[in-house]
Amino acid sequence: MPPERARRRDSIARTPDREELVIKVGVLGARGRMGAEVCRAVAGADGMELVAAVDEGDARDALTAADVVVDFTHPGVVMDNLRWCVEHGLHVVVGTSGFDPSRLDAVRGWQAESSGAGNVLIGPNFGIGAVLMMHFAQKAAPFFESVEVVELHHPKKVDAPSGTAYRTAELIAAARAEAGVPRSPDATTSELDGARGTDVEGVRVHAVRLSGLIAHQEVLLGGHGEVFTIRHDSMNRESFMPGVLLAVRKVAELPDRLTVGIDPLLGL
Ligand SMILES: NC(=O)C1=CN([C@@H]2O[C@H](COP(=O)(O)OP(=O)(O)OC[C@H]3O[C@@H](n4cnc5c(N)ncnc54)[C@H](OP(=O)(O)O)[C@@H]3O)[C@@H](O)[C@H]2O)C=CC1
Ligand SMILES: O=C(O)C1=N[C@H](C(=O)O)C[C@H](O)C1
Repeated sequence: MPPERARRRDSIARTPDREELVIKVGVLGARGRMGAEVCRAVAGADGMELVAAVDEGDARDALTAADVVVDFTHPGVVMDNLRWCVEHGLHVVVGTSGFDPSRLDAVRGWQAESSGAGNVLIGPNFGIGAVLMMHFAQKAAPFFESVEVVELHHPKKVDAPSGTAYRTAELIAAARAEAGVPRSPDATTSELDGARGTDVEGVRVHAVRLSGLIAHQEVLLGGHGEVFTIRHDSMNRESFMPGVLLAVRKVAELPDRLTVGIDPLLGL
């Protein structure tokens, strides 16, 4: 990384009077549903400048003008993009889904190998309500015998289950394991393929694809004679923008090279 760029990138993290520093932002997946919304949000945000809007088939070189790159592309291409950004010393905010523990390990490996690597913030969901839904689900999970996750999305979504549902199940599983709560009871011995959803770390996750929907999730927690339902609905893609802009503003200051979720930025 050229020394001048390294100095500027580090100053984003260190400058106490950050309000005066304009953060240069590049967007990957800029012509997509989310990427286009991010471009609009960045262009209209105080203290930010959109310096590169890159989509499939475009050269990534324009992104080197950025301090922070935002990726909303596709689970099949995000790792290649991320590796390129890490190797070019850029801070990255990733909204693209598809991150399992092995992918996170790969990112950590690239950061360890690359001197001057920037910070990476992977946000399974940038909706403030969705982050709270995951947080509350994690808190509630040890108190109920049964828990299942149902995610509901627009039919153009290419991956299932959603990154949000996957992350929610991981958090629930970790909370239950820590509290010593056994797996949810389930007497099923015969089923049509997929009828019981998929198993994410012992938590059943079900995916619905339906015209008219954007992004929705229910966490169902069942106990003795009671059911506690936590539901979140994203009514449009603009709803993700406050979280994305917060992540762009704060990614350089994060204490860890790799962070999953914007929870710490919300004080959770
Ligand atoms: N974290 C969050 O809060 C949210 C996350 N998401 C996630 O964001 C991702 C994108 O969703 P969405 O915007 O709906 O999807 P879209 O398909 O609308 O957008 C993806 C865009 O990325 C482009 N693209 C494909 N390959 C590359 C590449 N190598 N470099 C640059 N651009 C590329 C696509 O081009 P082409 O169409 O030509 O392939 C397309 O324009 C998904 O993983 C989704 O789950 C969505 C909403 C919120
Ligand atoms: O593809 C989408 O639309 C969304 N994807 C993310 C996910 O997979 O969790 C976030 C949100 O659910 C919208």
